[in-house]
Amino acid sequence: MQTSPTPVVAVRELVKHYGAVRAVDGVDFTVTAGEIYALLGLNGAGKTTTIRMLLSMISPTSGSVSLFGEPVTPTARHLWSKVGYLVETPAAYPELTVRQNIAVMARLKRMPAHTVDTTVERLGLTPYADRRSRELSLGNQQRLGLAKALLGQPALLILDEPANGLDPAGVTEIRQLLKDLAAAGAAILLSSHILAEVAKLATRIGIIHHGKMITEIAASDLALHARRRLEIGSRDQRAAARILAEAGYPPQPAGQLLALTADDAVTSPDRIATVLVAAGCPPTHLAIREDDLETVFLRLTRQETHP
Ligand SMILES: Nc1ncnc2c1ncn2[C@@H]1O[C@H](COP(=O)(O)OP(=O)(O)OP(=O)(O)O)[C@@H](O)[C@H]1O
Repeated sequence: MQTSPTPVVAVRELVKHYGAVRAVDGVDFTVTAGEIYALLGLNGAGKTTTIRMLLSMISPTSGSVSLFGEPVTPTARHLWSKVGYLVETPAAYPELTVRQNIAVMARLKRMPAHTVDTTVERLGLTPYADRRSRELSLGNQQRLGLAKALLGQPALLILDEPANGLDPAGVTEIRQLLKDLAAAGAAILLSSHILAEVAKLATRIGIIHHGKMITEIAASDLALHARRRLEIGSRDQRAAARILAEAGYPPQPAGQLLALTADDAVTSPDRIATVLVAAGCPPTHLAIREDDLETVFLRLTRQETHP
């Protein structure tokens, strides 16, 4: 029998309360090597608090976190040599240049000096290498933060909102970089509130809402959660609605249009067109639409709020 590998991250019934605020309220998930796991949630959902507990920056009210099969405790310092992280606004020495900042981190991580230049280049920071970090744009500060997190090829990367401040080209570049690292075997845990970005990057998504994990989805299954509908327009919408209802397809209003969500309407729009034509009310618009990812996310979180 094959045994499954020990998860790189294992979070069990994690809770953090601040007085009456249930910032994290019983969260479970695991991340294995080679995975890009995204904690996806609206502002205030509990993502940063979860990440801070993972990194032992704050202690949980209850529950546990293990990294590489070992419990995270304030004294388990040896764990951090295998972890690169970036949480909230990246901190840098403001008077040091980009290269000097990376060199300081390289020395702390006992990395050979040549890794500094490779890292500067890898993160697209070569044109800014000799600028003081306080002069950097938000996007380049983020690149510097990522550069420091990536130094030493950590087996686990924990990144809170890694796309913060990056322009679209930067987002694409960093996405590829993270995918390459995961393909090389790193485990990556990140947080984001941008569903479209997460859909392009993550292999698995944990949706967190009001401190709870609502659902976990393989990124490849996101599309399965999108609902399809047939949109219908005609010169007389009221007549069209009546004809469709009489034919057993009661429509819903969709702005200026009517919408049908029944499976056979979506798979056979020609049947609906025939019904309308036969009743003397031919369609002027007939199109199949799919929920966008934001709609899917909002539906999943709303279900949790109003079951
Ligand atoms: N130190 C604290 N004291 C009191 N409440 C806190 C503290 N830190 C976080 N919270 C609250 O806990 C909840 C979760 O916050 P958290 O920062 O984890 O959310 P988030 O999902 O990371 O949101 P964002 O995307 O805005 O960063 C929020 O209601 C927040 O106000």
